[in-house]
Amino acid sequence: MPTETFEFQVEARQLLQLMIHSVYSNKDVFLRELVSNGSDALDKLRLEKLWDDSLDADVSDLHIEIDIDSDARTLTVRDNGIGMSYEEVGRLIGTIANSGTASFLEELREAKDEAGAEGLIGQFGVGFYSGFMVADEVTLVTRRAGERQGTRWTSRGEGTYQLETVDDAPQGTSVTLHLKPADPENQLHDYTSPWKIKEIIKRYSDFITWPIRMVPEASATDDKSDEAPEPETLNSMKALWARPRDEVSDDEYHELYKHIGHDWRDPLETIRLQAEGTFEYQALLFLPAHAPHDLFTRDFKRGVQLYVKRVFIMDDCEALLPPYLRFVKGVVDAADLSLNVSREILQQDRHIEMMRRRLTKKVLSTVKDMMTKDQDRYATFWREFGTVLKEGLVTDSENRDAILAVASFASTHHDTEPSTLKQYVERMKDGQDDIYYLTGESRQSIENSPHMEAFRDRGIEVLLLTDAVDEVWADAVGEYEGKKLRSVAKGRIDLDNEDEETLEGEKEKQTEEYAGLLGWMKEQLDEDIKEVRLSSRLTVSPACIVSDAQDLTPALENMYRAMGQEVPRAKRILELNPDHQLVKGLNQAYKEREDRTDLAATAELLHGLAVLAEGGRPKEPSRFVKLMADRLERAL
Ligand SMILES: Nc1ncnc2c1ncn2[C@@H]1O[C@H](COP(=O)(O)OP(=O)(O)OP(=O)(O)O)[C@@H](O)[C@H]1O
Repeated sequence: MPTETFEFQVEARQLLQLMIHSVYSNKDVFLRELVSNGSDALDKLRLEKLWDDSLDADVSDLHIEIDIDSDARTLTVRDNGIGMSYEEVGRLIGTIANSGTASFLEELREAKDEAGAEGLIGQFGVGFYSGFMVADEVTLVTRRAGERQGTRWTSRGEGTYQLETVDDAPQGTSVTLHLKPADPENQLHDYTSPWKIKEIIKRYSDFITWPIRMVPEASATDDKSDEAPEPETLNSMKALWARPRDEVSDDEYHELYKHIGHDWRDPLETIRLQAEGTFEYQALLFLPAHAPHDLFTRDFKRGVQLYVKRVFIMDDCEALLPPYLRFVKGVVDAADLSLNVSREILQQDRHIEMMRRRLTKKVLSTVKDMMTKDQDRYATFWREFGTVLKEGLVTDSENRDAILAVASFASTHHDTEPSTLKQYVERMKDGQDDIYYLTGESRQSIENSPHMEAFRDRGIEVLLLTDAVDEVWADAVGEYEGKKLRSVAKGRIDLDNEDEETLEGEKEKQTEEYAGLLGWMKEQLDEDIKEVRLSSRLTVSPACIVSDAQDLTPALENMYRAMGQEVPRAKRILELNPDHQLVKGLNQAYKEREDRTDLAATAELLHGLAVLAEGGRPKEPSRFVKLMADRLERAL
């Protein structure tokens, strides 16, 4: 096949530009990325051979090799792992298969400082491309295990790459970097220097479980004999989770996290767990410091890596943690599982189930510790992962209390600082029995909602919940320490418990006074409203819409519909503020007039205004606008 030239996908080209012009100051990490890819390729080959013994591949000496040629100024990282087919090279190396890339690039452009840009880059698989930080040309030669023909990929990173088939490629992949001239001022070191390479491997890749060897350059040794110089193994290959805690530095843990978490940044927290007894395992888990972009996409890969006695078995082992902890990264090494264990078997295994429960509790107790010992770190954690953790309130009743204990919410108590439920309860006023909350799109829209008026007036704290999952969990959880969780937009709200008798009398009088209007309005709005009543939650607005305590709110109805479930549209309740001039005037007019055609339009408008005030839209917007314009015209 002749050499073919291809264009990089647009996003890939943009990322390459970033690499070439290097937004990332620490260029040494390119080697970590290439070694990390090599290590993954060795893991994959070992597993494939385990599943299919007939695969024509040599697995007797799996390793990574680094070759330096200082005359040619090249550095080659070679592995004898799984390799790639011609088609795979084009697909995996020429494109960026990440759904969030467009939004990522957008954010990257907006990132103000270099640290921000570095952090963002870390979330995307730009691993292989990082070679272009130190090289002006990269050549990759690869042959997939079991195939005869290999592929050569070459690029200068400038928009196009070349692909050609090669006949004599060894199994696995070699990546040759044609190094840029060293420029120590810009942290571009001389990567033909063996000690520099040794230092980088020691720092970033020591724990890699495969040998990383370097063959000394012939010119660099005094050995004048014809024998090939002995390769030196640069890494200790010790599994960090199997080493005593006090022998491992935080930096070493962090490097392991970066390798398995595909993140360039340090984790927020490292969690170790050792279980002995009938089913032994060691776990080393990490809480990342930032939520990945695709955390809420359907194909987000969740789960930690599973090893059996130091041998890598699978990535993304979803059986080990519940879905609401899908952001946790790490390694679990179990002593008593078969090397052939499959995902299906793991899902049903009793020991794995016990392990999952223990790991879940450990993660939650770590968050609790963070909350008591380091508020700032806890705040970062909750900001990044609170939304996903709240899913657990709905799906994991066993750990509901533990999740509630570490949850915090925006509240009217403070403009910026969130509150835990415990703190809310401690601040509750005398006589207040319930925990109040309101859901909505943003803090601002909730605070401006008419439902909040009476609460604001009386200084009663309300939790302001803005995540889609909030309505669901609040409904499912129902109460906290015997206090009901109540939406201020649902059911009857009666906040007046002082002077009860006088108030009761006053209310009765008002109800009598408005009885005719309420009944008549209910008839007028019958299609959408099941009751019209007087409100005790309004002080400024004329009207608001509320739901019955047991009804679904419109947001939940929409959510269920989006998930394809049939839900009938629930009729809602219109509440009127009997102290508002508009409502008083309407009542007066109702009583005085025989012909109420005009009043019917006012009733409709009042309903439309209440819908708008809660962020909804009137049923027939054009009719609403016409009626409104008509009224305004008359008021001129
Ligand atoms: N040495 C290799 N052997 C076999 N396949 C490789 C090798 N290097 C890269 N690949 C393939 O190319 C893909 C893209 O590699 P790249 O380094 O760009 O991203 P990644 O490894 O998926 O993500 P990250 O760099 O964040 O770990 C890999 O997922 C892998 O399938």
